[in-house]
Formats: sequence, C-alpha cells, structure tokens
Amino acid sequence: MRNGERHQRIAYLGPEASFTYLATKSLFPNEELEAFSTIPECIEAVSEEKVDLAVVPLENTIEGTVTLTIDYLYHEADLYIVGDCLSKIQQHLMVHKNQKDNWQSIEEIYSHPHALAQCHKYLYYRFSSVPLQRYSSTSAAAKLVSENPDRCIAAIGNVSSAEKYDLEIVQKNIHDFQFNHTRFLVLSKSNTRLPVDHSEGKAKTTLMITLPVNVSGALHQVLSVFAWRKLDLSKIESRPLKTGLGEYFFIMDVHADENGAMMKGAMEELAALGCNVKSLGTYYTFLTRE
Ligand SMILES: O=C(O)C(=O)C[C@]1(C(=O)O)C=C[C@@H](O)C=C1
Repeated sequence: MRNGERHQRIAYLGPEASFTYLATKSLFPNEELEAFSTIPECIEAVSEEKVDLAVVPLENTIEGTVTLTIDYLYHEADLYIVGDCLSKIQQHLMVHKNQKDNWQSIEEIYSHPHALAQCHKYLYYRFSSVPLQRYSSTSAAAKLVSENPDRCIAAIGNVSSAEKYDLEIVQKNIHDFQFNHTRFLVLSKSNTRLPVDHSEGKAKTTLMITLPVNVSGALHQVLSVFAWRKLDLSKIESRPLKTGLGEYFFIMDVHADENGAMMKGAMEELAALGCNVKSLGTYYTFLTRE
C-alpha cells in the first residue's frame, strides 16, 4: 500500500517479533514498520501524524479486552479504525540457551500482562512460587532474557521471538485454552478505507455510545434502535467513563456500513434519544496468514 510514492509508516508495539509485529507485518508486508514501547505511544504517534497508521491489540479470546486500547481511543485520541484482523496466538516458555538445562528452577518469568494472563493456569500449577514480571511486550521480555545469559529467567512469547533473540523454547503451547486469538485494529487519523482486496466481504462499524443520564431503560432503547432495523451487533462492552461509579460508555460493533440508510437512521434515532455517539468508522476484517 502506498501513499503517493512513499512507503506508509506503521506504528506497532515492539520490539520486532511481538505478536503485534507479526500481525502488522502480515497486513503490511512492504511498508515501513516503526516499533514503539507502549500502546499509548503507538496511538499518539498516529494522532500526531508521526506515522500514517498504527496497529494495536484490542481483544483476546482468553483474556478479553485490552482495556488500555479502548480507553485511550475513547478518552485520549480522535482516530478511526480502518481495518482489523484476527491472529492465532501461541504462547511458549523460553530461556537463554545457557540456561536450557536449568529451566525447571526459573527464578522469574517475564511477559506482557495479557500473555501472562493467557497462561494463568499453567503458571499457577507449574510455577506457583515464581514471581511473574509484567513487561511491555512478549518480544521485549524475550530480548531481556537474551541480554541476561547468567540469570535463570524466562520469557513467554511466540516462536519468532525465540528465533529473533536466540532463546530455547522449553515448554510449548502453555496458553490455557487452545482457541487463543487476538483481534488487532488498524488506526488512522482520517476516516478513509484501506483497499479491501484481502478482506472478508462484510463491512463493520464501531460506535462509542454514552447514554443520557438517569433515564431508566436507556440501554434497552439503544439496543432496540439496532434490533428493529435488523442491524447485527457482534460486540457490546461497557467501560467506566472515569467520572464516577456506575457511569459507563459502551463500545459496539455493528455489521453494517455507516453510510447505509439503516445505520444513518439508527444514528439519528440514538441522537434523538439523547445519546452521545461517536463513530470510529466503517472497515473490513483483513485475512492474515496464521
Ligand atoms: O506482547 C505482545 O507481543 C503484543 O503484541 C501484545 C499482546 C496484547 O496486548 O494482547 C498481543 C497479543 C497477545 O494477546 C499478547 C500480547
């Protein structure tokens, strides 16, 4: 994908070999990928137009939402979703090659909090007394292990991280449930659509909705706006507005194009009901290599 003649710059949670890197590389094999250390930094980079797009994790089948991503999109950034994709996630335990015979006595285990949580049962039963260290990404954890050959520490991450940082995988597939997938979003400052050549055919629109205060049945009314129009919702989740207990916003994925007649009608009706609605745009799901 090109923007005029230059390659597009795409921010991702690095360093290289993180799950986000693999998703980004598979979506944008020929573009310029730029590593950032945190999800907010990726979001800021696209907001400040230091990059053209950012790829960030949104939700995982075992551990649920990456709350930092949703909250940042609602509270801090003004961005659009221009695509999403689903990647298979397989977590492995890895150590420095110098430590491969000592791994049963690991002293600390490092990984991204979502990766640690995806392996919660394994870690609880196998390494209950070993401290778990939350790290900025799975690949950053692998890099740390590679830089400490004399410490008996482990990282949890993917095969690419083990290869890139020359580590030994000592336990494969330690995630607690076999079906482990993460959904990633492609974010942009403008509401343009990515070319749809490798996408699933169905358009999806993400909405962030705040309900009018103290109106009983408000959520029911909102849902009925979509229901009678036969607009299919594939996600609804509430997150704290951070203004007081009991105050939330809702994030909804609707399987429809925001420019379609039914969606336009739905948006008007939501406004008439006193809801505050922000559309993050209409986009397609990209098919990636697993
Ligand atoms: O640490 C990584 O490798 C990431 O890309 C982050 C992340 C996440 O935030 O969920 C991405 C996918 C996996 O679910 C685990 C970690």
